[in-house]
Amino acid sequence: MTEPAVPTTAGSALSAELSAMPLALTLVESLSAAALRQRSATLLQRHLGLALAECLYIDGSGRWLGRDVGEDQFDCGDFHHPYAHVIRSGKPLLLSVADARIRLDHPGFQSQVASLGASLHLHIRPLRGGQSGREWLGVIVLAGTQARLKVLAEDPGMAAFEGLLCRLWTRLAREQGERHRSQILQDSLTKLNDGARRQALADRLAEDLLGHSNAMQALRRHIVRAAETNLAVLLQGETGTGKDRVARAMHQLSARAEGSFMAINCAAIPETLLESELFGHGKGAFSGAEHAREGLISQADGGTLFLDEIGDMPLALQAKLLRVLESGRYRPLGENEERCADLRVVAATHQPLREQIKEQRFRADLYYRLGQFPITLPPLSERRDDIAQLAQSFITDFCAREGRDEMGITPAALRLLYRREYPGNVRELKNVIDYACAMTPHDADIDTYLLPGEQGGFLTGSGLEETPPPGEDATLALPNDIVDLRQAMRDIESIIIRQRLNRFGGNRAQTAQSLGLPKRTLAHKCQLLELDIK
Ligand SMILES: Nc1ncnc2c1ncn2[C@@H]1O[C@H](COP(=O)(O)OP(=O)(O)OP(=O)(O)O)[C@@H](O)[C@H]1O
Repeated sequence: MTEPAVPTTAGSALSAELSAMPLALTLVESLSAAALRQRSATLLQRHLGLALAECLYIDGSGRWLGRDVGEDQFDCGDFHHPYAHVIRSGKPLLLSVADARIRLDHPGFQSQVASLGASLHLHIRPLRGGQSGREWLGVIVLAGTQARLKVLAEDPGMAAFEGLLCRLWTRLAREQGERHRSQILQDSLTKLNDGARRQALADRLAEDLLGHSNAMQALRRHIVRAAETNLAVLLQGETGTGKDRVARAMHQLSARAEGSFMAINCAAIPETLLESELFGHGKGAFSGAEHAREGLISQADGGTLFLDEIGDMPLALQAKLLRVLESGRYRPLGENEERCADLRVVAATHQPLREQIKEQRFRADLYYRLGQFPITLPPLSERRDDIAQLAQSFITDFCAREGRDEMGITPAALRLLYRREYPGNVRELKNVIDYACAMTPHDADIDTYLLPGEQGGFLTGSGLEETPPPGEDATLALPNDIVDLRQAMRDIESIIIRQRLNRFGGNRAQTAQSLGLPKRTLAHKCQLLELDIK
């Protein structure tokens, strides 16, 4: 069977159309809208012999036209360049370069046409796409002879090229937008997950590092962040604020949790021993070294080394520690070979290291190396809201440890705890509670008169001094800083009644009689003052 004959003219038109296919393919293969614009411009310039061809795009806000080459932006409302006119009218514009140079003085536009001959013309065409064909994409600017540009403006091939360009551009822009949006969503989900995961870890920490105060919540968040890294951590805070506890918690949270946590108190070990404790020693390294011994650095390999009271480390050892931190290398005493250790160092101090640096007792370089992630622990006086929770937890611990029935604490005693000064911070609170627990009779709650004082006697935090070993007469020293008279009177009344109750073994009838009160009045006062001694 023979193929039907194709008329020659139709044949040449078809082959002309087919010859455009590679151009179309080049555009179709563009992976981004920017690549498509640049390919289109290059094809037009090369195939049509134009002096300039460039696509400018309208940015997401619709306010600017941008260029893929260079940083220039053209404000769509600024009529000192021709693009604003095209966008405003939605129609193509033909103008001479000479004219444009004189009338349109936008610096970006001027530099764009600077290299063009004055006899050439510019043809600027709006580019729109989308389903309605009305969505603004940008403009295309062509430069060439006036005659060439006029022919092009009427050329169906050019119209087809422009149509393809706009369709592909619309599609790529959509895909890009979707990719961008899904990336943003992905990023924010990741952030959310990170945030939620970190919060969950911080909440878990709250079981060990008690405290609802803002300061403690912030501290726990810092610990979680620090635990994610391998940075050296410097814990600074007054004695008893929980530095040791924080260091252990950080190790547990970190990727090194499976490794060992080795701790040393640099102030508690004689200088001469500290080095061999840390670095270890070979056999016969010094007199008495009958066996080789691993140091803490080696034992902490893969884990965490906690250097407590780092401010007390001798200067000579500070230099050696710095070397370990910087190179991971160290040499045990009396050995020739260097060893490597992969450890994270957490150091702690209650001393003002900056002062020590000024006095040349601490190396500045070590200070900065140790403090890659500095954390300051708040004193208890700055987070009094945590006192009740801490006290309750210490009572529970005491009862569990000593096999006692759970006991409570009276609101009055809590108030005193709340007002007390705590130079020894949480450790001091714990000691106060342990003492009070030990002194509290079975089936009773911790009460004010059972709280130990600070000066060897019995001093309550309100400043009301109560010096009665239970059963003896009270002497009250009134503080100078009473700010709430009614509360102070209640406290005094509470102390007197409590002591008297105590003296009479809790017998309310005798207590009432000794105080010249009817029994019923005393019972009422006990209720008001929340005195629960039977
Ligand atoms: N947030 C807390 N929650 C529960 N217990 C705490 C908390 N902070 C501290 N403690 C307890 O207080 C006591 C002192 O804490 P720790 O030894 O960690 O303090 P420190 O700052 O290292 O003290 P020092 O500087 O004297 O070495 C410990 O019994 C510890 O368990």
